[in-house]
Amino acid sequence: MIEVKDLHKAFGAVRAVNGVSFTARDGEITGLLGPNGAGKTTTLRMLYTLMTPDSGQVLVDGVDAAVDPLAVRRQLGVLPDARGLYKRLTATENIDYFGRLHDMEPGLLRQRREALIDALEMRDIATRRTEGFSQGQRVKTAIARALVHDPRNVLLDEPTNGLDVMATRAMRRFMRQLKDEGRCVLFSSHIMQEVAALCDRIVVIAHGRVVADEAPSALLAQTGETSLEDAFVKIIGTDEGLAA
Ligand SMILES: Nc1ncnc2c1ncn2[C@@H]1O[C@H](COP(=O)(O)OP(=O)(O)OP(=O)(O)O)[C@@H](O)[C@H]1O
Repeated sequence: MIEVKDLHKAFGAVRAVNGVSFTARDGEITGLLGPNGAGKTTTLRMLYTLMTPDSGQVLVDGVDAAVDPLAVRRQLGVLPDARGLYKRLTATENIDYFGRLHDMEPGLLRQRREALIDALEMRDIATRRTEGFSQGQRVKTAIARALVHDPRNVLLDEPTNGLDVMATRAMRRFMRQLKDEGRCVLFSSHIMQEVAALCDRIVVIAHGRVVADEAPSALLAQTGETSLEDAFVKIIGTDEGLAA
C-alpha cells in the first residue's frame, strides 16, 4: 500500500506538486490522471525516492520513504518515464543486472526472469541487445526489469505511451494480472480511456493538486456525466471542478 500525505514540490516559481494526498491500496489499480504538466511525474518521482519533497510524507507498506529509502525501493517496482535500458546488454542481461543489484539468489532470479519473459510475451527479443528496440519492446524489458525482485507495489509512469493497440491491450492484461496477484498498482496517464479501462480508483490531478479521488462510478455520479471523458473534462476544466 502506498500512502501519500500532503506532498509539495516547487521548481523555482513553478509549484509542480502543491499538497497532493491519496492512498493506493493492495489488490487495486489506482490511476493518477491529469493533463500535461499536472504534476504526475513529479509525484511519482517523489514516491520512488528519486526526488526529495519540499514537504509531506510518503509511506510504502508503512515505511517512510524519507526515513528508509532503501527499504522503500525494495518494496517498489518502477517503470520510470525515461525507460533507461543499457543498450549494449540484451533484454535478459538488463533484467538480470537489476536482479543482481537486488541481491537475488541466482536460481530465484532465473526463475523469476523466465516467468516475466513469458508473461510479457517477450521470448522472441529476450536474447537481443536492446539497442534498436521498438518502443513496445523497450517498455516490456523495462517492466520485466522493474518487477524481477517481486515487489508488492508497482509504479508505472505512462506505461502505454507510444504502444500500438495490440501492445496496449497486452499491457492492460498484464496490469490486471499484477492486481489479481494482490499487488498495489499505481500508474499515471493523461488518457481518460486508459484509466477508465483499468482502474478501481482514479486520482485526478490538475495544477499540482488532487481535484478528485473516486471509484470510476462515483466520479460519474459526482459530475452527473455518463462518460468518464466528460467527467474528466468537467473536473479539470471548470472552476468548480478545480476547487472541488
Ligand atoms: N526538473 C524540473 N525543473 C523545472 N520544472 C519542472 C521540473 N520537473 C517538472 N517541472 C515542471 O513541473 C510541472 C509538472 O511537471 P510533471 O512532469 O510532473 O507533469 P506531468 O503531469 O507528468 O505531465 P506530462 O503528462 O506532460 O508528463 C510542469 O510545469 C513542469 O514543467
